[in-house]
Amino acid sequence: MGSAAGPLRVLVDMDGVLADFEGAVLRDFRARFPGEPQVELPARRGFSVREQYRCLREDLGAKVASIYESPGFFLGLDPIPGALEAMQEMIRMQDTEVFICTSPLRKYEHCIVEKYKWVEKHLGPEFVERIILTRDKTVVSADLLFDDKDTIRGAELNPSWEHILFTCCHNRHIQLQAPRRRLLSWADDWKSILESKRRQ
Ligand SMILES: O=c1ccn([C@@H]2O[C@H](COP(=O)(O)O)[C@@H](O)[C@H]2O)c(=O)[nH]1
Ligand SMILES: [Mg+2]
Repeated sequence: MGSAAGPLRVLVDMDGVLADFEGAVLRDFRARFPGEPQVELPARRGFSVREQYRCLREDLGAKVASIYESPGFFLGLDPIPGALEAMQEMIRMQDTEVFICTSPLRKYEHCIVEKYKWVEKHLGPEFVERIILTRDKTVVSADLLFDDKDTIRGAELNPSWEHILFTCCHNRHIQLQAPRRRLLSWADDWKSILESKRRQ
């Protein structure tokens, strides 16, 4: 892709990349179930927090899910450090189109409207126009996808985007096979990833 083929299109995931889902799950779980065992962030493994709590003890899976299914959870997420500044910079870059690409919960009642409100509150109305809500990111066409989920599968077996794994507590132990790439945080050099993609 690159300028000859039009603007560089970048998808940025929300939970774990722009909004601190994992930090809020642990904080709210501790507050609501103070006597229960918890998974500290350095001990998180695997994308599904529900599955890891379920392995700890069967009933804890539903308990942790009740945290992120509660009203106010998604709107109350803290921004990931540097994310808002990076997005504001990215949207102003020449020859660049940025979209927020996020998956709603199956229990979507609060999640969907709160994701929209979060974007409006923290990034402003121009980004609300740029929200793509989908449970299948493989069918969205773009050059890059920054996402904390280590494996992204869907109907399209060969997505157009290159997945840049955004480091999060649940994926930092994963050794990526070349040519897969990571962004360690928003303090890492995301601009050179965009530039490298423009040159391809
Ligand atoms: O254990 C979990 C962890 C996250 N979720 C939900 O999945 C999506 C993640 O969206 P991304 O766009 O891939 O960041 C989000 O709705 C989380 O709340 C989950 O269901 N179970
Ligand atoms: Mg995510």
